[in-house]
Amino acid sequence: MVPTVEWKDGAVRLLDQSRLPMHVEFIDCRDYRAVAQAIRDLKVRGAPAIGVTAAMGVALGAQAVTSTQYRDFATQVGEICDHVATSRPTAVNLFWAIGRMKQKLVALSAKSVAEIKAELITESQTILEEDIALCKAMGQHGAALIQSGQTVLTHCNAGALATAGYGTALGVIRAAWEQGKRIQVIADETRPVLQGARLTAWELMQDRIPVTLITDNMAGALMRQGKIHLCVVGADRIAANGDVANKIGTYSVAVLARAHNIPFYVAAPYSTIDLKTQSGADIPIEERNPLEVTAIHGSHPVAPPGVAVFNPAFDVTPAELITGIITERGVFKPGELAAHFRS
Ligand SMILES: CSC[C@@H](O)[C@@H](O)C(=O)COP(=O)(O)O
Repeated sequence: MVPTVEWKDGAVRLLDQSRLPMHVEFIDCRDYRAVAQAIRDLKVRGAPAIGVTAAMGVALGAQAVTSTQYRDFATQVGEICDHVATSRPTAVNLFWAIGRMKQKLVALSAKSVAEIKAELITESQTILEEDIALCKAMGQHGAALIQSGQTVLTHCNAGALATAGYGTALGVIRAAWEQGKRIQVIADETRPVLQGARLTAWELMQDRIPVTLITDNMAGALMRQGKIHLCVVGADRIAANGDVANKIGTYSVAVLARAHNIPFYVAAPYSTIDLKTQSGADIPIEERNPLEVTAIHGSHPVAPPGVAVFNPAFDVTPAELITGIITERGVFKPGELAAHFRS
């Protein structure tokens, strides 16, 4: 797979996911505002990838600060952090990564500004490398839940494209495949922005993992016919009680899975677990441009001009519908998470 995000020649290089699968193109962000805009415009998306990109955006912004006095420098980097934090509201990895960069800034206060600038780049790279390692660990724990011959349904894209590499939900699928299990994947197309059709289908085909694309409203019929054995999805934020915010439509999949007695798993790293948020009701849900619903790719209208639109980008799946949460530390019941991740 091509890298989703990388530090390249003093710029943050992003695979432009808004152009996939028709065009494999990269954009080089040379200032932090461009990084924040790329996150806002879904050029990079998926909770862990947003976090890694945000950390790199902060490091990039810090390089352009001219002050050599720590106090001035830190104030300006703080403003950069605040700006990047406005890019999207739901994925907690964004705030987690920015918080980690801020902590680094404080920890380095005795060093010269030139040294701090270099170390902020290193910290963002560490976050990236850790993210890949977390995904691979999750993959090992999750793969044990999948048996050869099974068909797994996934929603949205929680793959290498949504992380620094390997993926969360698709990391589980990828690990099972790498272990030689003969599995099939059903990818929900995931309206309105079609991350399943455009990204998951493309990503799995790149790795030659068998994938079949369906529209979102077909999942129930397939479950009733016994054609789906397990569901695994990613997460944008997991509250302390185990409620999970993920791409709109995830809740519907969980309800259908429960109705058909099919296990429903969520795969996510510790950076997605937000113990400060008590329940799903407290998770901010992003509302996006109505054009995402009224037109395909913003340019092919599918609804009458002026129609009222509601476009929440995420929904909350209550803990009681979730069979287990696959993390880098193992698989837990939603209610067990807080005890295992309170640091
Ligand atoms: C490993 S990514 C998990 C989630 O971030 C993913 O399922 C999702 O909801 C992405 O939404 P997006 O709006 O594309 O950023």
